[in-house]
Amino acid sequence: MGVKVLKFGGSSVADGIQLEKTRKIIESDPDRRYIVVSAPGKRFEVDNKVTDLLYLCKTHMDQNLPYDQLFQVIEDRFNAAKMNLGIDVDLQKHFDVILQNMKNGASADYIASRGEYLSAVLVAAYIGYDFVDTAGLILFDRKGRLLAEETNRALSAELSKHEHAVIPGFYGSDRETGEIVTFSRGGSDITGALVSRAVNADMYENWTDVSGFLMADPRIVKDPRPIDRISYKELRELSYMGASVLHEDAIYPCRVENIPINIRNTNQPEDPGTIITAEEETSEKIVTGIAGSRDFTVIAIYKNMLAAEKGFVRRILMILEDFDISIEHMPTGIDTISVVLADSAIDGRLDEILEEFNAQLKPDNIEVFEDISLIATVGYGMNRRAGVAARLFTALADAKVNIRMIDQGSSEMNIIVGVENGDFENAIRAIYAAFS
Ligand SMILES: Nc1ncnc2c1ncn2[C@@H]1O[C@H](COP(=O)(O)OP(=O)(O)O)[C@@H](O)[C@H]1O
Ligand SMILES: N[C@@H](CC(=O)OP(=O)(O)O)C(=O)O
Repeated sequence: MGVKVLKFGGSSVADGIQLEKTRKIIESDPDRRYIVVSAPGKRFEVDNKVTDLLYLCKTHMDQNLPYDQLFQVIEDRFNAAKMNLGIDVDLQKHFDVILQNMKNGASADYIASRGEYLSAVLVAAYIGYDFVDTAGLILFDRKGRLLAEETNRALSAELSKHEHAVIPGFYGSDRETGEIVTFSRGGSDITGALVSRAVNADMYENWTDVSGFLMADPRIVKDPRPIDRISYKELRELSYMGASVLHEDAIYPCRVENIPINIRNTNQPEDPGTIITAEEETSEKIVTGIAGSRDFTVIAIYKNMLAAEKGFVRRILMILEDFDISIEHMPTGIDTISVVLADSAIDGRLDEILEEFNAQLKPDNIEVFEDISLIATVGYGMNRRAGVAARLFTALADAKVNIRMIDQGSSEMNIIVGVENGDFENAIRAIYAAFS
């Protein structure tokens, strides 16, 4: 018998109807033995994700506002699914513990994690698999960094005792204090990958609401072409740049064990979806996918004879390290260095950063471009062809998009352009049209 790990995203466990589809998928293949679930997501466009409601409870708690009614909405969602499916499980005792912990000032991570916890309790009872909590198995250090090897050992030892299990996504615990720690948003994908590695799965199936990875975000490009096969490396670039289907940190645990990832659609289980493996695509295709994110700032630092000045880059990095900021990109010219920073990392401290740059780097000039979006055009085929960059820039020029920054990764399978936030969608459509 083989082993498959399945992760069902929020859209796949959003309500009773979705849970029924989930159960059918699991039961249709005996290899589908380890199931990772997210918290219930949106049932319709203007609905709330349970995780967002839980974070809102925490905000209310911190501001001494009532949160009982908000938590009641969450209870109602779980109870409705339980009733609709006739599941025999006592959820009330779990709600009571969570509410009590909230009254005692529980952390944001603990509260946010309860969506996945309750979801896994419910699904385990529904399909008759064991419930295996990840607290004490997925381990983090004091700085909230995943302890990958310890986690692998702990998960592997525990799961070997269970032939079938439902496992909550998104969280684990601090190795020393035992407190709950969550991954960043979308992190249930990482749990699925860690479980896949721990049980040495033959396949990691990631079930969502699209039939695989598409060449571009379907909310921006109408009916983008699906990607049948993609390499871990290409996918990581796309995920990191904003293609939200799979969390970028979900790739490493599968890559080390060479476990293929299959992105599938819970609403259309017959579709084959996208297969992600180590193999580099050798087809004629030039571009595999396009992805991007909004809200970056580019700081361009000009200094005559900069290339000859030793330690300049190191000083830039040290200043940013003091602000605890990591750089997204760093395009360089002879007398210019630009740093591209996420606005979320700058966190309102732009003036302070510029002050430090001026004081410590003594530049001739500094220019700042705010409200920038980054768009990555990714594909192995790009380094085998001449004229790819020209085609991309012509497409953007024809669409009247002003390019504020260009960076080509050293792997040459990725060209990143910075455009104004207002041009973001237009630019993605133009690039898609040029390469699809
Ligand atoms: N390149 C892409 N291909 C497919 N979907 C994409 C892409 N970029 C963004 N998306 C969005 O990602 C969504 C799936 O991810 P997510 O919302 O995290 O699902 P889940 O709740 O199943 O984890 C899709 O509904 C789609 O809107
Ligand atoms: N529920 C968490 C974790 C997660 O991975 O969710 P989803 O699979 O619905 O993206 C979040 O909303 O971030």
